[in-house]
Amino acid sequence: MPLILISGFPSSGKTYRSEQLKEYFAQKIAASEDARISKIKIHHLNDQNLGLDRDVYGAARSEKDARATLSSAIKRDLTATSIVIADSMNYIKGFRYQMFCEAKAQRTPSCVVHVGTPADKCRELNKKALADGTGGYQTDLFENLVFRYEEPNGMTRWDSPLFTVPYEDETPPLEELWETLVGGKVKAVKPNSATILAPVTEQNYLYELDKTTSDIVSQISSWQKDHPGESGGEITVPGVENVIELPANPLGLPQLQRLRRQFISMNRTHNLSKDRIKDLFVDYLNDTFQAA
Ligand SMILES: Nc1ncnc2c1ncn2[C@@H]1O[C@H](COP(=O)(O)OP(=O)(O)OP(=O)(O)O)[C@@H](O)[C@H]1O
Repeated sequence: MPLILISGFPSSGKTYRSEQLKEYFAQKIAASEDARISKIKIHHLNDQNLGLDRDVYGAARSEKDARATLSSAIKRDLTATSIVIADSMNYIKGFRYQMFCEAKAQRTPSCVVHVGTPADKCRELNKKALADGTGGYQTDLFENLVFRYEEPNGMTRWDSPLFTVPYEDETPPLEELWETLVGGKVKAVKPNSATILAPVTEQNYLYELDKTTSDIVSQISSWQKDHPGESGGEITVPGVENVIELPANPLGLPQLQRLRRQFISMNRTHNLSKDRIKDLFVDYLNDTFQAA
């Protein structure tokens, strides 16, 4: 059952919106006579109920651990009979991508609800929460988090469908969300070879993942060498339907290697077939270039 990734600035109202979603979904579940729906459980995950302090965002190391805690909780709770509301800033697009892959591997729909409260309003809510002791981040940390925030982009697969909720709106589009995720308006992600285990050993798989992505990176590098000063361009990878659409500025090798490492770490547990690795890596590169 679906994964709802909440995303928004600090103190933007993510918990406020999550509670509205939870309440509406709980009513729908209680009122349903469909056995498939009435057994759904809702899991609301946020820093508070995962035992994470706001200070974790003050250092890269503790923030990484906090993300790992959230990610394990999502993996644990995302089952065929549950709805998971991941009420956290979820501001790193790489993390949203990983959770999208997780939902896909579980053959369940996912979406992003962007709590679109503007930074100024969040600043005001944050100050108020600090003053009345109900929450809030220290000013430096708050500003830093706003600065680092990577806004969801509904054009990328991992941020879609994207529902943006303006501060003034009474509620998120509750019925639309329900219909989209549970009511069958959009079917669960079709299983494809990304979710079907290929008959290779793990060692082979990691080798293939490394080799296949490395070959593609080399292909991009040599294309750029052969086309100096050219802006954009398309590269066809043998056996892959989609072409690589290069961005306007040439890509440096360190940047390409970084993307390759990210892709490997996101997909090392999937066990995809060789052809599927090529397809997915090309899609991943295109999505990243487009979202940049
Ligand atoms: N759209 C809104 N209308 C009215 N009040 C709101 C709205 N959005 C947020 N608030 C209020 O602002 C305060 C902060 O909201 P909330 O705690 O939900 O933010 P948050 O994004 O979950 O914060 P954190 O980043 O600490 O997790 C709360 O008192 C909440 O009731």
